[in-house]
Amino acid sequence: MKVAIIKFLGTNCDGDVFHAVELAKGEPEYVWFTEQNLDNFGGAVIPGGFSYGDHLRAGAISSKTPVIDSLRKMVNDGKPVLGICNGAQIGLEANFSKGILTDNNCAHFICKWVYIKVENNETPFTKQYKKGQVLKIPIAHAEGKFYADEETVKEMYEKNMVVFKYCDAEGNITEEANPNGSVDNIAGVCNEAGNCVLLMPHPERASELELGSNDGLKMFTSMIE
Ligand SMILES: NC(=O)CC[C@H](N)C(=O)O
Repeated sequence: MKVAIIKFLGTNCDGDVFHAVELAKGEPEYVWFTEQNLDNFGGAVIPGGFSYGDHLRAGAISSKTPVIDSLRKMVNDGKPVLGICNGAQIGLEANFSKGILTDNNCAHFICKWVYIKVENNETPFTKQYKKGQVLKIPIAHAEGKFYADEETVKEMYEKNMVVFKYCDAEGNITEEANPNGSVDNIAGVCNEAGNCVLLMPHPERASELELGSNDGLKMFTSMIE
């Protein structure tokens, strides 16, 4: 499957995502933010980084570039679209799912290994995991706190739009395991149809044992499957 790796000015995880898609036996191809037609691709990944220097809000400027309309078409067509970290921020700024990502409670950048639990294994990115499976995966962000009001969060649970939650190594959802103050420990969400997943942790940085974990690789192999 041909996978578009979307690049904005300031994207910096594109090479790692390209490699992870190759490991998963997909056919990655870089696509710039100016592209207006993604019909030749089976899916897309929006990688992390600091697009446009995170000015205004992380992801805000990228969400107004030409490629977003073609990504929206892809999402509406039911093709798999994954937003990682800055990619998740861009996806939420473009309203591909509900809620927002804002400043971490600690008000600074955090880069560390965390654990997340698979809450929804019915998306194209999570179907090779078991529901409740705990993944070791790194985070690296300053604006990674997920927020939505109570009513929206309730609706998201009802529609199975909560995909990952921060937890401890045993899978307990605790306040200590929440690195950034996200509502309800939410680390990743999806759209109602489930084909667009947006998460703050970096699966591509956990795609080979040499990196410290390969728990993230299945997001890419699930996508290609
Ligand atoms: N690793 C990344 O994608 C960085 C995310 C984002 N620019 C932030 O710091 O919030």
